[in-house]
Amino acid sequence: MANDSIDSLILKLHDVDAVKFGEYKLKSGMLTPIYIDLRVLVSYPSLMNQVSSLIYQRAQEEELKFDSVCGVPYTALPLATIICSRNELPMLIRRKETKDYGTKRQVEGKVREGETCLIIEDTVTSGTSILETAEVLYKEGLKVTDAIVLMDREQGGVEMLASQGIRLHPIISMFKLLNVLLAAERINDQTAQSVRKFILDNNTFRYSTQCNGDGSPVSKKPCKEQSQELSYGARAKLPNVHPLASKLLRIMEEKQSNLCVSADVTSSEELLQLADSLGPKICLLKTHVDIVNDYTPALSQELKALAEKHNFLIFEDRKFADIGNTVKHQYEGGVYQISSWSHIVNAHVVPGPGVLKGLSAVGQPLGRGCLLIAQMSSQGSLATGEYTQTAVKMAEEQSDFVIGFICGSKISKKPEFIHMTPGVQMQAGGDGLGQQYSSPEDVICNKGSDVIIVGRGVLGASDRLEAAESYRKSGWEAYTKRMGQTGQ
Ligand SMILES: O=c1ccn([C@@H]2O[C@H](COP(=O)(O)O)[C@@H](O)[C@H]2O)c(=O)[nH]1
Repeated sequence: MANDSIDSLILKLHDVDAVKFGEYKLKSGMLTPIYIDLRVLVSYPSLMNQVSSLIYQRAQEEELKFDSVCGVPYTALPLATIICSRNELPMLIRRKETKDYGTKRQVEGKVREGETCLIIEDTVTSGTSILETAEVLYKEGLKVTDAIVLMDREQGGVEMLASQGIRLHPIISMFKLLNVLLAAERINDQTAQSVRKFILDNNTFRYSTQCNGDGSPVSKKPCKEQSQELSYGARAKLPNVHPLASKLLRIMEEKQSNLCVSADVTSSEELLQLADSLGPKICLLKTHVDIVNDYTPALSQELKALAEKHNFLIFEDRKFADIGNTVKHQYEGGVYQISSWSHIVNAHVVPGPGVLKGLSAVGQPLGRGCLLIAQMSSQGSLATGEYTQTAVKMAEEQSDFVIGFICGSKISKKPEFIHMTPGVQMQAGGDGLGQQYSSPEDVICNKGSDVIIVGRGVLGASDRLEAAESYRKSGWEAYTKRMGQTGQ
């Protein structure tokens, strides 16, 4: 699907007032600073045609197999009608209200039990409208495996539906929409930032998995009802937890620290000094070994010794992103021989599962673990929506090597996986080069992540030890608050 056709569609949607900024109420009652009103589409036939074509094109690109199409009432009904009429596909209509006379059917059209129906939707927030439609179709003996949505607000719909066995394929994501409107100067930076913050802070799936677990959005307030959630220590003992994840969770519990310091310094001496002085405060030391000017193998050996001395793990933030055969060499050999000293590495999912096969061939026999980069903290990151969901799926498929994620918030329900979030400082904001910061409280307590990754928040302080202690304390207090306990 060409990017420029999506960009031009976004601008047209803005032109016809289908994208509104202000204060609006969602179906759930949640107040939102952005409202997507695609009901207006019916008044713009060429836009209707363009949207219908994009939806059908998406189904073809994904090579979806289905026997019929059903639009979620009401906005997606005419879209489904155009798609079915143009492509001669059988359509089904889901009634919102059941008739109390005649056939009393909830689904109109020829239903053939066992067939697969593709759901079409205009906008998704939590995914509940699609799920409600799917449930009506299931009752008729139909299968629903996939749904296509024009606009994904990126508030947990993809993840919620995935947890119910439905793959959601969004055409436009909220972050993409904001980037296009910002680039076209339709909105200013402040509006874009405040909407982004709202979206990140109001993920309905995350809160529902943390609190009442019934799929409904719940209050952001950390609550006692979260008691279903396991402590770090309890997660360390789970039968299927990776031994390295178990070790890290135990360290976190013992040291009362969910702080990973990102030691982005350029001299060996400074790196070793940091590791030694901050060691007692951290569960994990993150390195970018390729920025060290005077690297020698002695550095990694000394780092390993400090990791043992202070009981932390080392995470080389190498972000592997090549084919399996190449990453194998990059991980094992070259100047840095990363696999020989770094307990944890990370990888992008963009090359597909081969990247993990290559890395695990080297790392697994050594007891190493890998984090998948499912989301990034940088502004305009493309790692959102379906990309993130694919990362979760890849992790589940290779959980003998993957121990968790680099992400902005909790993205998997599986307690065996550890969620680690970079872009953390005491004050929310940015660095002028695309980095976006959230506070430890927000990341751990509201977004449900497990580990805060802090670089310049500590490195830029006049007293780094004091700063590390203050991040450790904030991260731990946020965790205890999330667990429904009183701060320690
Ligand atoms: O999405 C990502 C992935 C990795 N990083 C890394 O984390 C640190 C953050 O440093 P700060 O000084 O706290 O901004 C840095 O090493 C990045 O390479 C990230 O920021 N975002």
